[in-house]
Amino acid sequence: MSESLTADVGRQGESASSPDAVSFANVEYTWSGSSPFTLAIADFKLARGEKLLLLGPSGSGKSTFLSLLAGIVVPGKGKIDVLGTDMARLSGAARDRFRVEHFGIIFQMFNLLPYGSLIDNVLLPLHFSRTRRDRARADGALDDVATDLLATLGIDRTVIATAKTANLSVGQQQRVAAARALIGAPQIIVADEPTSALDRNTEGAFLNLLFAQSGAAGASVIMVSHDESLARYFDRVVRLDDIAVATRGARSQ
Ligand SMILES: Nc1ncnc2c1ncn2[C@@H]1O[C@H](COP(=O)(O)OP(=O)(O)OP(=O)(O)O)[C@@H](O)[C@H]1O
Repeated sequence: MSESLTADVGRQGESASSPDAVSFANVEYTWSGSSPFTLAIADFKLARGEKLLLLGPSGSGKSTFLSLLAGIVVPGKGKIDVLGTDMARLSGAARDRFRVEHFGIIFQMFNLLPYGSLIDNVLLPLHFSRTRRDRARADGALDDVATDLLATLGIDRTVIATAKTANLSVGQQQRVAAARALIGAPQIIVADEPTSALDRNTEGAFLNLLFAQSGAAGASVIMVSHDESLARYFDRVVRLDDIAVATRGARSQ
C-alpha cells in the first residue's frame, strides 16, 4: 500500500473518466472464523447515475457486498474499481477518506448521533470531506442547506429546529440519515435496507424523495433489500444469487 496515493484520492475520483461508477472483477471475500462465509463475484457493474436494487434473502451476503463496494472491507482476490480508482491501491486511511468523499451511506439502523441536533447529524460528513463541504457551501450557509434538505425530504421545519434526534420516529430518522448521505452531493449513494421499518406508502414516498435528490446530483444509488415490491422504483434489479456465489464453511483449494 502506498501512502503517497492518499493525497491523490479526491483528485483520482474527480478526474476519473470510467463509464462505470463501480466495477467488480473476479472478487472474492471471506469472513473467516469458526463458520467461514465466502462471497465470490465474477463480474458486476454499477453505471453512473443508475438506480439499482440488489435483492437477496437474509444472510445471503448483501451487507458484505455493500461493504466491499464501499471499501469497508477489501477482497482477498480480484479487483474493485470505484470512479476510476482501484480500491486495493489505497491504504486503510485513504479508503476511509475516499468513502466519505464519494459515498453517501444510509445504514440499516441509520447510525445517527442521538445527542446531536438533526442538523449536526446531517452536517457530519462535511467535517471529513472538504470537497463535499465546499459543494454544500456553494448552495448557502451550511445550516440553511441542511435545513432545506431535511425539509425537502419531508421533515417539518419546526421539528428540524427543535426536535432531539433521540426522540425522532423511525421515518424521521430515516430522512435525517438520507439527508446526511446526500449532503455535498457524493457520486454514489449506498442504502442497506433503509425502508424495512416503514409501511408501503411511506416507503414509496421516501424513495421518490431520495431519487429526486440523487437524480439532481447525477448520483448512482444502490440499495439492498429482501423486498421485491420495491423493484418498480429502480432502473435495474439484480438478485445477489445471480451475480455472486456464497459458500459456507471452509473452502478446499
Ligand atoms: N462482521 C462479520 N464477521 C464475521 N462474519 C460475518 C460478518 N458479517 C457477515 N458475516 C458472515 O456473512 C454472512 C452474510 O451476512 P450479511 O450480513 O452479508 O448478509 P445479509 O444478506 O446482508 O443479511 P441480512 O439481510 O440479514 O442483513 C453471515 O451469515 C455471516 O456468516
